[in-house]
Amino acid sequence: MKIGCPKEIKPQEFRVGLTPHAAREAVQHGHRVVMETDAGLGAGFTDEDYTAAGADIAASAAEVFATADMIVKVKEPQPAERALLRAGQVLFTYLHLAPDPEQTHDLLAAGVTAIAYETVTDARGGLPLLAPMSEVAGRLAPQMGAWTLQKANGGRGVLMGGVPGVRPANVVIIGGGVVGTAAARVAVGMGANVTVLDRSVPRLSYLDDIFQGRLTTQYSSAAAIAELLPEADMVIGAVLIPGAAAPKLVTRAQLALMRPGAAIVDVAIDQGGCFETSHPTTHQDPIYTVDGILHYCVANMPGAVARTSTQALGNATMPFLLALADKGWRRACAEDPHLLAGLNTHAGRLTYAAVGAALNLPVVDPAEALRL
Ligand SMILES: NC(=O)C1=CN([C@@H]2O[C@H](COP(=O)(O)OP(=O)(O)OC[C@H]3O[C@@H](n4cnc5c(N)ncnc54)[C@H](O)[C@@H]3O)[C@@H](O)[C@H]2O)C=CC1
Ligand SMILES: CC(=O)C(=O)O
Ligand SMILES: [Mg+2]
Repeated sequence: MKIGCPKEIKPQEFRVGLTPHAAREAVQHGHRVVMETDAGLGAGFTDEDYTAAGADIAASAAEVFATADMIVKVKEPQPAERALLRAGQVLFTYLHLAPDPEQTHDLLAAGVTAIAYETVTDARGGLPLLAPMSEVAGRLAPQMGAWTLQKANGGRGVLMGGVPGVRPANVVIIGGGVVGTAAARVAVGMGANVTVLDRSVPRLSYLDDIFQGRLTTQYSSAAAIAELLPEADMVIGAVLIPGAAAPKLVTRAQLALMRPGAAIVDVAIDQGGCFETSHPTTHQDPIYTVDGILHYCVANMPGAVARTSTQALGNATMPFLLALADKGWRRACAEDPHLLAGLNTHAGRLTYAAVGAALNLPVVDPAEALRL
């Protein structure tokens, strides 16, 4: 199979879909790998690193898309990339379709077989291709929130850890999954006073256990959130219902409960965000203010630490990538229900129920799509 990897074109996205290690592995499995020139530079990988691994270098994205059987990326295809996709081609990347009707329309119109990293599952109920980037985004969230809280950025001017004699910042984390746990670890490490809310009691027990009294857990309800907002300096949105649009847990009216200059970091923005007032921002212009509350809503936070993120993502995608290349997508998905869970579109049909529900579109069972 010919595997193609273009350079990412989303603003300030410096990750790349294939590491030289992954390229070498694919070549050793008998596949051809074509990298767009300079695709890896943002993550510190040169064209020479890829040619040493046995890959070919293409001069343009158009050449990569035109000749590859499978396109491997990081971010959802941008409009210019969507125009280059075609039926019979496999696209393996993050998609986040539920909040994105235009992209969904374009993937269906192209007829491409699109497998979303964020909905591939594992035997323990986890999301193995989302988890590494959630680890990164979670660790970044308090760091970005702390920066947002600085006076020069419009924030309340509160230091995360306080100082002797002055209270630390109050950080509220909604969602205690991979992002929430990683965010808690860093926020606790910075000395903040941290509360984590989740709907899963077992998850709260786990957090209670591992943090040994260094944070507070609370069952997530509208009332619990409303009670915590007036005291919060920072609220981190980290909920997920896999594949679905994020539930809106804080309304615009509730911003009035918060302290002026407090910071919202909505990590769940890639699924539409869990604050009514969230909309996606970029690393170039990450913050905006609504009713005196600062919002940081960057949908590709891990791109800020592209080298770490590319390596972590590459480790996680490699076995799935090799299965898709070695067996072809149909057999790979037929033999692995966890990979099949990643299938979001095929031959003009939507195959992921939560996306269909969010966008009010008909859905074909993925097992049925294998026969199309
Ligand atoms: N902005 C960015 O750059 C990035 C965003 N993400 C996003 O972060 C979000 C979280 O991802 P993960 O932590 O990996 O998911 P996860 O599945 O590990 O955790 C989500 C948690 O939310 C909880 N939850 C669901 N509904 C809730 C509610 N109403 N109140 C409180 N908790 C609730 C679940 O019980 C679960 O523990 C996803 O939308 C993911 O796509 C992940 C990586 C990068
Ligand atoms: C998960 C995701 O959307 C990202 O890493 O950008
Ligand atoms: Mg994202």
